[in-house]
Amino acid sequence: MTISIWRYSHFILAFASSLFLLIASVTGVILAIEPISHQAKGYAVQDLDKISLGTTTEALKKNYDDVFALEVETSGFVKASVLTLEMEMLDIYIDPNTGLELGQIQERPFIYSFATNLHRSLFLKSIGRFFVGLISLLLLLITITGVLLLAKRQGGFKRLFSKVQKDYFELRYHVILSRWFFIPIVILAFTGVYLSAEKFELLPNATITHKEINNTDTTERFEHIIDIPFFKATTLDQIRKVDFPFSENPEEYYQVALKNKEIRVSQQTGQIVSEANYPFVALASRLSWKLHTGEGNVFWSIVLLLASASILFFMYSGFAMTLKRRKKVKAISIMPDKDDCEFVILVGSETGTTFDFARQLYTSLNATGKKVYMTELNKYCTFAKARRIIIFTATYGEGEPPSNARKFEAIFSTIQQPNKIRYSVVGFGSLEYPDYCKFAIKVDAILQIHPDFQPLFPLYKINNADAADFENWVKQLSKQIDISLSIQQPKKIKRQLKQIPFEVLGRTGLNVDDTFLIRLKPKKKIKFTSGDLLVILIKGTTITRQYSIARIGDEILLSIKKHEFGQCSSYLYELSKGDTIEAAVKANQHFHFPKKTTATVLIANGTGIAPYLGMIEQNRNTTINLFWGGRTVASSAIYDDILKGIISKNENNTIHKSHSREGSKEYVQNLVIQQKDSVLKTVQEGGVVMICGSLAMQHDVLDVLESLLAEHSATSLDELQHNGQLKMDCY
Ligand SMILES: Cc1cc2nc3c(=O)[nH]c(=O)nc-3n(C[C@H](O)[C@H](O)[C@H](O)COP(=O)(O)O)c2cc1C
Repeated sequence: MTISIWRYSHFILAFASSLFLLIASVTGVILAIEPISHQAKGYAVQDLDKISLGTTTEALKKNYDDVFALEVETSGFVKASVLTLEMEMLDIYIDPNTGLELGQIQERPFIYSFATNLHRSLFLKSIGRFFVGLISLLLLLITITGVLLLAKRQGGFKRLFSKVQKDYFELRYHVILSRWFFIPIVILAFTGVYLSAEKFELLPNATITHKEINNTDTTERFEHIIDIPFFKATTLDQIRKVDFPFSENPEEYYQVALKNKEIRVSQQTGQIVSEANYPFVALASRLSWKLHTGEGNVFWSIVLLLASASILFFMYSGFAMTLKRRKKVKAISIMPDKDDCEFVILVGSETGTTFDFARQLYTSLNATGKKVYMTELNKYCTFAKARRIIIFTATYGEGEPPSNARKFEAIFSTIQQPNKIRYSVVGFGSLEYPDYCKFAIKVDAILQIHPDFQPLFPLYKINNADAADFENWVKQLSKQIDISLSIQQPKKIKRQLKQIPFEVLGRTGLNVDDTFLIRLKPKKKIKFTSGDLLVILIKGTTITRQYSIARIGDEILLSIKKHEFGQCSSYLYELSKGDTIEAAVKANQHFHFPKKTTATVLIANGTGIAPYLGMIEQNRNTTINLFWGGRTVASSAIYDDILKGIISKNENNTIHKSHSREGSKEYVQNLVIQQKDSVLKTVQEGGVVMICGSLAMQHDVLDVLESLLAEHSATSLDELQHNGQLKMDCY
């Protein structure tokens, strides 16, 4: 919730100020070049702290007919306004030891004066200045909200500079660059606000008042300036500017602006006539100016240049990220408030098919003007105005809910809807499984016994995502709710997988759990890696089964549980060395081993270990902690030799096994609790957790992970999944 508030504020501020910010950043980049090119002229004097004001003044007087002013720039250049012996008025850079000219002061290049005007006031005078001040303030707020988001993402302020999660280019570099540039940008924005406030006289008065100093009358007179004690003792590094007296009138004095105060020195007696300390506001203004412009400091100018350029990148990447996020949650982002909707659609889906159907219903209800809210079953909560709830859910494993529905049963009993609800449950399943639509049946049963829930009509089951079945249900619903609904079928883009022949290289016998391994070699050249799926179609039937692949060398290793009446597993078990089968490889990118990761936690139960056998073999330089749960010690016998071989190739790898029917009778999630330190370390360092096996195991492991993260880490389970640090392949 808070993260979305910060993200929303960050976006709105950035959006509102984008055009002005764009101008300010581009001109900022140009203006940051000016101090760098200025410094490159090479007039900087090195030992200003060793040259006295007297020496320079004396040298100037010797070389020129008259001297009006002397200025020491923050760049270390010494500047003088003089009247030459040829009666020419000149503004020149000088060598302070000799008073000789080093170079003339050039007129400011047009590009810089143009950029300054645009940067300061957009050529709109006071109104423009006001906008620029406002944009600086917005930039400050954008940076602050950005830092808060950054801290949230990285898991706290202390972890701001910890490893950045791998993500797409714009997001990754938005995070990386913001860590480096948020301090310079805060300084730029803050000083921008300060300088604008100064221009609009919003700061306390900074005029200085001189205090007369009562000097004892002295008869001492100085012929040479160099002899005046103040001129002798003051070195150029303390000077900002000296205005020389107009005439030799004893009432005229040297007006000397030092770093922290201003003084007047009598040209006759050399005494300090008066002095004035600069008020804090004036000192702060000077510092703001230096920090904002980089004047006199090449290093800081380069930092400012990069910071201004980074703002341009943040604008691009920020908008690209927003567009991406919007695309992802398109259906959700246009949804009304949950408490405003009469219709609520709750979805339980693992691979997205059920969501596709739910979206069709959402769109058609919406088209009739109804307010509809759609969310996952796990997010079940109170809906203030809901009167109809439609539940679409798939089933997996042995009647298990999909991951995004695993909490529904527990949440449902804790929530009381304000209104009586008419509901309909639609089960999405497959008749190929013995527990056809079992989870939907369970959900329907839970709702049936609730006094506030009345069915619109009995549970409806849809086999193999059959579109005609779905249309039938929509017709029934239309009748019941008395609204004419029309469904637009999305165009099906079904890619036919290419079957190729595979040679059987070997097969083990059954172990104690009726599990066996089979090794296959493709007879044609194909691309595959561990975690991909091998789709097997039994000849003469429409039955297909998918098995997770372990790639070992050029071979495919499958771990298969032989079901008593399982046609596919029986078919594979009957194969012998030298046989050929037809199958297709289905890429399963979301379950590939991460390309770059420091450490990985692999969690599996039963035959779910298969892809990991290949992943460990293929990634010998990554630290891998494998957690595997089986029934008995003998359950892992068929994997032991392979595991021994691959584990011995990387001494950083560890294997933890649990046995649910022997010894301490533990499950794989117990291992995760026992090894919580290494699991949390992996997560905190940006490593990846992978889960493969049964859905029941996945749910138990997710529960454990969720509470471990809540207790010990600032990253939530959702963030882990969003960051790509949690990969699952369970059914
Ligand atoms: C590994 C696996 C296990 C499944 N188990 C069942 C099951 O036990 N009962 C059932 O009715 N359907 C089962 N199905 C079918 C799915 O529920 C069905 O394909 C559903 O449409 C998938 O919806 P989803 O894409 O929204 O997750 C299973 C599918 C797979 C791939």
